[in-house]
Amino acid sequence: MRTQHRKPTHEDPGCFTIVYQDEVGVLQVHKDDQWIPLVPSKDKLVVNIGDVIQRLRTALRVKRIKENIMASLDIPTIDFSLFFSSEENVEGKKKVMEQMGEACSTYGFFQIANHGIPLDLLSRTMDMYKTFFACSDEEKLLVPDSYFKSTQSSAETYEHLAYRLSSSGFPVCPKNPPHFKQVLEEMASHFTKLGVLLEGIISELLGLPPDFLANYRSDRSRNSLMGLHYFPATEDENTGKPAHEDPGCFTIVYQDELGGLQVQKDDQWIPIAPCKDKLVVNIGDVIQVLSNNKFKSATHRVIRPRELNRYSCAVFYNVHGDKWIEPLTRFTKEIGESPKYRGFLFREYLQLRLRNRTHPPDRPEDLIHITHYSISN
Ligand SMILES: O=C(O)CCC(=O)C(=O)O
Ligand SMILES: [Fe+2]
Repeated sequence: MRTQHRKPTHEDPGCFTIVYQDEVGVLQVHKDDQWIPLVPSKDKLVVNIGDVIQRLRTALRVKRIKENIMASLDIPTIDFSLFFSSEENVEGKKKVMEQMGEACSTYGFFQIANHGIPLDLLSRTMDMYKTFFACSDEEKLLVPDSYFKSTQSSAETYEHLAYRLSSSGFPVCPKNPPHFKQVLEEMASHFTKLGVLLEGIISELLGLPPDFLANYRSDRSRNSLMGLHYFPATEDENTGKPAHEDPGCFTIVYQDELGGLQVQKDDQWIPIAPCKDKLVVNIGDVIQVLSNNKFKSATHRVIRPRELNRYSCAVFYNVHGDKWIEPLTRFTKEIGESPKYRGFLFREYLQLRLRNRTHPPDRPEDLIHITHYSISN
């Protein structure tokens, strides 16, 4: 029988193309001298980069764009608009929550669209951090408790400014830009509300009362807001933040248009596409332990772009250092699972992580097991 070529080998001339193929699925892509068939799937679109984009910039930029497009397809994006609408729509919300549960257990990461934080506030915040980080070191060191700059010998090559989102306000703020405190207050108010919404959903997804995490994390003074500035990568070093997991409950990140945040899944690094109107959420170690591994505290890292400064801002939803962390009885006693961790004090866990920064374990994801081991033995 003669082979039928519906379309011979070609590249698309334009910027990029989106294809939806039927169940026969004859589309193939050429890679490393091999033809890879693209398996047809009713609920997926195929995206390919065209010649225009290919020629547009250096190979590095194209690689970044490609990675970002791949990422948009990989990390789930969850539309939160129903949670901010006056409409009841219980069924709709249930579906959104299911998507979030799936994302928390498979990736430990997801993006939120229509998150309710004004985009203008996010952009003012990024501008505010850029202005601050452009100040002289003397000026930056006037807020010593909040400002940190990585040293040359460290693997981390960034500076950050962190504030606790406590109700006591922000007594020591940089003078430049002058509206710093006002922006912090607005951010604190919006992100505290979004955190309450997320902790309610996470509680329900774990089969707990909706106010479980609200009570568990009743001391919200440990939540913190951080602005980060990553210095441009050098010829041979592009690590911004090495592979790590976040210790707290969950984190929300807003990254600038350069991207760079990557999450590890099945031994692969998946870049998280930057998007002006989306926030990235990731689960932290506390939720992984409480849920007895139902939800995953995924390993992630930041890669710095060459010749460009990269900025991001992150809100960490933490617990008080005195909190005892162990798998909840809901999983161990009620469902009868064997506990995956013995209990530990959150404060001790943080200290152990700090100590391990200079001598990290071979696999960063083992840290939580090492911690568990050293605290209970
Ligand atoms: O800068 C980012 O995009 C993420 C930072 C991060 O993972 C962290 O500070 O824990
Ligand atoms: Fe992180």
